Amino acid sequence: MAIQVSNLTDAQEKQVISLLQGFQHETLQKDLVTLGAIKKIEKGVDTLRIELSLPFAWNTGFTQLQSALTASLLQATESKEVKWALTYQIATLKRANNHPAVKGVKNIIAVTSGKGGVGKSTVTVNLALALKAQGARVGILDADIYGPSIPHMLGAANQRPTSPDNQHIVPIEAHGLFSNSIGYLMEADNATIWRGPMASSALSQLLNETLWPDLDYLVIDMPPGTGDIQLTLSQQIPVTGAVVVTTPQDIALLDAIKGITMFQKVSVPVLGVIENMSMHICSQCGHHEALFGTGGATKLAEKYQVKILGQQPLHIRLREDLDKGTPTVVAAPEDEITQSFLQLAEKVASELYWQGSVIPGEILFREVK
Ligand SMILES: Nc1ncnc2c1ncn2[C@@H]1O[C@H](COP(=O)(O)OP(=O)(O)OP(=O)(O)O)[C@@H](O)[C@H]1O
Repeated sequence: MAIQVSNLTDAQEKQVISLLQGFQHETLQKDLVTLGAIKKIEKGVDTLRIELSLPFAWNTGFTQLQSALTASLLQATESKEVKWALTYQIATLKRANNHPAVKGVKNIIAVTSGKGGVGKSTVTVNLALALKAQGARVGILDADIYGPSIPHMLGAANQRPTSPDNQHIVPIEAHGLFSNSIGYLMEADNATIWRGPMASSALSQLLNETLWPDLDYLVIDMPPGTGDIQLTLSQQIPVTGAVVVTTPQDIALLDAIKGITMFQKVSVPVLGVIENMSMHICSQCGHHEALFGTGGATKLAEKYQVKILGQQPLHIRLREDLDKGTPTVVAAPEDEITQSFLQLAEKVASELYWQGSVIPGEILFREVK
């Protein structure tokens, strides 16, 4: 769609477009003009109004755009103020194996790990909250039937979902995320006795019978490992893209490779790898130290041609905040840990878009700024 331009001279229009086109950002594989993100440029007496619409969550990018260009735009158009507006029209992307969509859900991101204990749930919760902070509507499904820890991490362990018709489940809302988990429905100890077919049918029920409100992204905390259950689930769930969480140790990296290979086998696109506990940040002095070594994830990414989506720090605060039920991304929005999750979220959302193919249709506009 052409950009609507009003009240600018030809020279001014050219200059404004060239400034917008020149803005570079890690998340932009095409410039904003070519992407079709610029909708309107309008000159008032003293103001310049610029309207954008993005197909992926991009609040941080939008802030950076404003600080990078405002001064030059004012000069180019002899204005006193730039009024920026961003709406989202988050794209629905093609699902693995052409599965039908889950009602209300545009895109599913499966968070997986080759082995347990690498911090998959920690990353899932903070990533989901960071996607929300980036401007998206987000849900979280705890599919880790062996250790459903999401309710606890969201501070919602005592809540129980309701069912309006004895068939569907209303998700629990916590910190603005809509969540469901086996953990809400039964005591955690019982979950460990769940076996293959029972577990996967319970999960597809949980996924399909939850009354999800309109969501841009549903983030799923998958069970760890690469066994039969994980394989069956990856085949069953209408995933848009999977991310593999690993730590820098060789052994975790080997398991991450198994995870990547498993998804490739069942034709689920792997968006990339997230290296958790990448760098230890000392809570006393802020010193950064690579406790578990460096470079492993980079080598893995090169060898298997997947991207590194983020490198998340090892910090005691991440664990403490989750234990209190207030994840760091909401407890400390300005902290460097939160900044690293915001960066991760922006990368995941944009990679999902660039690596995927858009399913036209479902168009929803929302004013966010
Ligand atoms: N980056 C980190 N910094 C500090 N603590 C962390 C970090 N990542 C995870 N932890 C802590 O490590 C423990 C294990 O993390 P978590 O439960 O997220 O792992 P997991 O991979 O989901 O485990 P499983 O899938 O086996 O249940 C938790 O106590 C969590 O708070």
